[in-house]
Amino acid sequence: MASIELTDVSVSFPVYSASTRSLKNRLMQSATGGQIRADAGGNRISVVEALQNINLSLRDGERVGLIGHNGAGKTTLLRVLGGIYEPNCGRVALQGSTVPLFDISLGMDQESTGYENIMLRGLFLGLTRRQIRAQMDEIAEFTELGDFLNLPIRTYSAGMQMRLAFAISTSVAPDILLLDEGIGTSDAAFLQKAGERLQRFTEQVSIIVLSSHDDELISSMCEKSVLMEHGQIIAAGPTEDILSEYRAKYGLSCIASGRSIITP
Ligand SMILES: Nc1ncnc2c1ncn2[C@@H]1O[C@H](COP(=O)(O)OP(=O)(O)OP(=O)(O)O)[C@@H](O)[C@H]1O
Repeated sequence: MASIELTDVSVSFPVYSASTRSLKNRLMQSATGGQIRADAGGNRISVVEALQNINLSLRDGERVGLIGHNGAGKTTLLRVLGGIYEPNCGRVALQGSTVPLFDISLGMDQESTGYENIMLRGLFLGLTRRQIRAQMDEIAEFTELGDFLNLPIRTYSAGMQMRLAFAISTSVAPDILLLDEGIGTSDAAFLQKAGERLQRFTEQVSIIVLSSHDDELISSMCEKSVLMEHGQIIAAGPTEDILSEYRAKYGLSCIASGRSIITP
């Protein structure tokens, strides 16, 4: 049984070199990003409130979309769910194994070979050595990297590293899958192949959280969505209702440029 329970979760980032001048001008409010406030001590420190009092409860079988303007907090929320960020306050309770399909190269070592990195990244994702060994040949074949897998990955291009990281991350289906629509650079043939693999992979997952600016993608994958604004969840409900609310508020669809490997 997979589940996600976030209670009053907040994440803020102190920014030490920021000028406080603009903060004094309360008339200037930005349309994007989290809330910026001055440090309580009156120092030359600004604090970006990326998430504020987030409450979210997801159960088996749910696929939820994160919708919101640039800097609304979607990626930060995914990183909290993936254990990459610790919240400053609040409680995160997750049940089940989790795979983040973003920050996809975390846990990989530039000096180690492709094969060694399959083991490293696999362990980072919580797989056992036995699971990784059982998947090794299939992962290697999927990457189409051939003899490069015996070389340190610092010799790979960005796209080659992405192929390797993607193949490892999608080798064993987790209970909870965290997805950001744009996960890297790849050539067209690999995008197609990756899309098909991802399709099969997502069918086996219990809970999916997807952050995207693509209405069509969110509609096709997620029956439920939340609308984020300046670090807060301001609405939650059926995806079509949330998209309508977003369009009514911002006047446009939330489609952004860039090609996604996740095909609706
Ligand atoms: N490492 C960091 N240091 C300082 N501020 C950060 C950091 N990461 C994120 N932020 C801030 O947190 C807020 C939320 O950012 P986040 O990346 O979560 O937004 P997003 O909704 O994913 O945006 P986008 O749609 O543009 O990808 C933004 O105001 C951003 O400036």
